[in-house]
Amino acid sequence: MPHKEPPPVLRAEGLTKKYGRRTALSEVDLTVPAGRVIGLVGPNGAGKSTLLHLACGLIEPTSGSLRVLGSAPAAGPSHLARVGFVAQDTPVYGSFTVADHLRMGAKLNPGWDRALAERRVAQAGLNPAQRAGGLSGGQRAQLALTIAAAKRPDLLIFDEPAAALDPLARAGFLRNLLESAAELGAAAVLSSHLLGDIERVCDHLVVLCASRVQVAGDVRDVLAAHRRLIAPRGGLVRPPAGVEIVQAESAGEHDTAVVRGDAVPPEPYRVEPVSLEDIVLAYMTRASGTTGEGPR
Ligand SMILES: Nc1ncnc2c1ncn2[C@@H]1O[C@H](COP(=O)(O)OP(=O)(O)OP(=O)(O)O)[C@@H](O)[C@H]1O
Repeated sequence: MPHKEPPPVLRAEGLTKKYGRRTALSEVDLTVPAGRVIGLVGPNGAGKSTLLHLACGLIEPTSGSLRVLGSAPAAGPSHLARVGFVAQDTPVYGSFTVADHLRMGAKLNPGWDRALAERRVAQAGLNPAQRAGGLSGGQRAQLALTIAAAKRPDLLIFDEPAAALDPLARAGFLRNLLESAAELGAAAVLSSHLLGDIERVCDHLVVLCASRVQVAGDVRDVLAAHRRLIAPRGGLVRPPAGVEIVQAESAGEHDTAVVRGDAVPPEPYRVEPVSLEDIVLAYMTRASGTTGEGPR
């Protein structure tokens, strides 16, 4: 029998969400393949939480469509069980103990993996008798991740879960996140402002700015498709054939630009590799409309 490809984790077509007159997502087309750890990056107000809330079925699109694991978001109890969500402020019940949270998780989720939950709690160094209200931010995030993972979902969704954590707590959380996704064989979507975190744990990138997807793809493909082009001043006013300028600026004798495309222009152009951070910043700068003076 031919091997059947799993459906994309997320597939958006013309996805638009408006809050009153404010557009949070505008005509987003996006396909995220299965089996990835996906980094969703973008500045404040870019629409990241909106996209993740749509994926969890917490809100409805204004127009367009979104499929999650091949179905409408939150299509029914069995689909809800396939998605684990950790919201932005990693909410927990302050007066409940860690053990109470696990008991509640077991009652509410038919596929609850008690052994996994207890092992993760022990690995994170959480005391089962501790009330959640007394946990540190890092411990709370670990508890929220444990509860999401013990459902044994096919997709874990995290909305900036580590933003408020110190670097050590963040590293511990991200390690736990990766281990959980690998153990479950689940995809994970992680929104973050912290490019270093995204670079460390994600193999697929979605850059969302100004309500639109600017670039998306496997990290190694995104890196391979971009480079820095350096030209004598004025040399980028008209870019060479086969090169799309993402964002350009002039400094001293030279124009430099982050560009997309395979073409390698001849002398006097020079080409250098770019980091993921360079690429993301170039798209963010372009989308913000503050591209500086640009080459002249
Ligand atoms: N419930 C709401 N009512 C009105 N406007 C909203 C609502 N939620 C989000 N918005 C607006 O939609 C836009 C996108 O917001 P969203 O929270 O999705 O962005 P974000 O990328 O997650 O931002 P951040 O990184 O600051 O969390 C913003 O302009 C925001 O003000």
